[in-house]
Amino acid sequence: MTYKFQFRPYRRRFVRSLTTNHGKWGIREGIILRLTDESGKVGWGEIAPISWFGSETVEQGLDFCRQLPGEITDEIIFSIPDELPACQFGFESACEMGSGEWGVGSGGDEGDNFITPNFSLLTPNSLFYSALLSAGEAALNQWQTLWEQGYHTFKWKIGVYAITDELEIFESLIQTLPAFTKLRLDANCGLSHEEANLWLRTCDNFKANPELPLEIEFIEQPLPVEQFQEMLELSRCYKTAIALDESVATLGQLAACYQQGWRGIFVIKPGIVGSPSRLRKFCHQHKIDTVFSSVFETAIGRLAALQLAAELSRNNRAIGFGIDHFFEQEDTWLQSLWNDL
Ligand SMILES: O=C(O)CCC(=O)C1=CC=C[C@@H](O)[C@@H]1C(=O)O
Ligand SMILES: [Mg+2]
Repeated sequence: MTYKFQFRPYRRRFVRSLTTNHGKWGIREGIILRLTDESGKVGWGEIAPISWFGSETVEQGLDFCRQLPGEITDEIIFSIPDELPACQFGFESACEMGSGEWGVGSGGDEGDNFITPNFSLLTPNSLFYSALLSAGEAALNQWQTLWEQGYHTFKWKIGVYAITDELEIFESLIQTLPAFTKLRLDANCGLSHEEANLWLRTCDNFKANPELPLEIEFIEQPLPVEQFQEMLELSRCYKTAIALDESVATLGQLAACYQQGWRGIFVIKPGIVGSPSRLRKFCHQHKIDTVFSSVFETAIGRLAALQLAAELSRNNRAIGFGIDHFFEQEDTWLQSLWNDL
């Protein structure tokens, strides 16, 4: 198949910047792709890298797009190198969307200048969402509104402030969160081995207390990527689950951690993991325990990611896409990128 290829870079400021152990993130940059096939069907895709997680940079994605001809083929798309996982995701999902494989999204004709993602088809009962709580004590004032919006799973960033302060806030959080809430703790590689043991011991002690019917679902990426063996060892010492995120950011890393014995939770960020078709193959073959997670992409990338989450989520784990409060309404903004068409 041959496609007419067009792309537009974008920059979007978060409504509220995100602070993690990696630092402060205030602006999401990425690239929107538009593929028009020979029958005029339009497919949209998005390249939304997170280079500090191990994907390519936005600049590398732009360089790749710029060196492509105005007409590209399936062969070009399915031979995008593994060093460009966000490009693999963006181009492949644009093909899938344009071919109408998902039964949602654009798949429209040439005149269909813009996709109006129909998320409802993807999220009736099959998926539910986790909401992200800011690092530090701000979380204590955020969860209530989100709970009232229907979120019952929350992810709180740790490894940002002093552990003594975060443990104190944690105690307040678990005392106030409603029963049967699920709480995830995401350290973004930011704990020392000693701190990881302290957090896991604290969570295990909490789990042993039947008075508090709240579930600590997992601690995400407690240690740096280089300390895989230590995390594998920790996963065998505590009841509280550990989820790998930065360690399994790309398909190559995912396969390597599995091959080295990881059978815990895998956080999958479709936007940066790489080829959707190869991800499907891996997940179907190995039946891994997955949590799907956003890369703070636009509605275009999110639709493609939710499609994969709907297909590949296991164990009823909420997906980390509850971030609408991060961005203003985006339909008109996204459309404005293509006003020159
Ligand atoms: O997974 C979620 O619940 C929301 C997305 C999220 O937490 C992240 C998205 C992108 C980069 C990171 O800062 C962060 C993460 O570490 O998972
Ligand atoms: Mg994470």
